[in-house]
Amino acid sequence: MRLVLTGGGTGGHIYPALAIGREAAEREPDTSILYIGTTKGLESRIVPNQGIPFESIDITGFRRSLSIENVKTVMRFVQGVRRSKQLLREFKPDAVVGTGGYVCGPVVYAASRLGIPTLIHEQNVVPGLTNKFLSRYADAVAVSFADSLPHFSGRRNVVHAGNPVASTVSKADRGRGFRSLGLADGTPFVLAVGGSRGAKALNEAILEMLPRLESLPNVHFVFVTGERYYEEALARLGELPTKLKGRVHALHYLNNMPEVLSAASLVVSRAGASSLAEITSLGVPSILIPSPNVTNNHQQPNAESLADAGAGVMILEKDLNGTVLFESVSAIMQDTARQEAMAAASKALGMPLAAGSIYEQIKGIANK
Ligand SMILES: CC(=O)N[C@H]1[C@@H](OP(=O)(O)OP(=O)(O)OC[C@H]2O[C@@H](n3ccc(=O)[nH]c3=O)[C@H](O)[C@@H]2O)O[C@H](CO)[C@@H](O)[C@@H]1O
Repeated sequence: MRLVLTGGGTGGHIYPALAIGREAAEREPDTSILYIGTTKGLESRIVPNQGIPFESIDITGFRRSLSIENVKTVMRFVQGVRRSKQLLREFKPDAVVGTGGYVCGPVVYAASRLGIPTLIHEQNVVPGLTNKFLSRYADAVAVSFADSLPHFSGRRNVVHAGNPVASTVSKADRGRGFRSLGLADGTPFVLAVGGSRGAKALNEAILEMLPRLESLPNVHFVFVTGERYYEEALARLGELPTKLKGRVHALHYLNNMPEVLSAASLVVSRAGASSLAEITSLGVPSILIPSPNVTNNHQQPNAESLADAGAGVMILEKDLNGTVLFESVSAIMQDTARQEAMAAASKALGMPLAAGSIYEQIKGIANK
């Protein structure tokens, strides 16, 4: 299969595209992939690093307020469509897959004008501006959450397929997760992580609650601070009573997230799409604090989706402090039945076969 992938800006759009590409290459070893992104997005570094051919177009996103920049954006969109058509005519793909971010706009639109089958993938409950626009032209739409379906009503071939990053973690080695933390197999621990860059408000609440771990004997706490908050967090952790220090493990970043996540009894996390796909793929109970600093507060509906299913508890950042967080953590960690019910609800939401389902959907439109 010849496949064009496009999507970018943040890892949240890029990794699903790469997971789809990997699935296609596994199923059909002669698969050829071309990734189209922007030179400014993270994709321009991540994609070539993985040895995948990369071409770029020049495009910016719309401002939400009226501005002269929007006129320039329209002009860039038109130019982007022209350049995309050129790249698509040269590469001759069987299908074009867009995973969101404004770079997808001209590429998927150009493909539909050229009659090339197109699929878009949406990671969040509430679709982004680009995917909403493109859904009118796409031959198929894959969504990560069932709650997204009403946003695409009337569109063609809309399937609740899950997020393909879920497929990349599903075979994680739990034992290695414990060993990498220096913990005995089966040690109960809470993993707290504020997204890939850390989250100040979350860290603050964690630092405030940690002294109270004293009333949760045997429970360990793995605290992923984010690079820029690590030193400060370490200094504050130095003030903890000695008997607690051995139960708190601070790290600036986890390179083996799937292994550690699969070993965790409970995760305290932001509600980014990749994190939630990984959490549910592995069936881990969660306490979710959606980031209020993202476009249209889109993490909140993501978190609500898990909370409504009983897989997680949502705490809004405005209500967050050490006491609220500790009460929520200890209520779950002291109640095995509740922990098991949450884990089962989380697992039930998980879609570890997402990449395969999306591949089948692509084959379906490509063969028509
Ligand atoms: C801050 C932001 O704008 N996030 C958005 C971005 O998230 P994106 O999906 O990139 O980010 P998430 O916050 O969900 O995921 C972070 C990723 O980093 C990994 N990780 C994190 C910490 C660590 O120590 N080690 C590690 O490997 C996680 O396992 C996960 O794969 O795009 C998504 C899809 O549009 C949105 O839902 C998110 O709101």
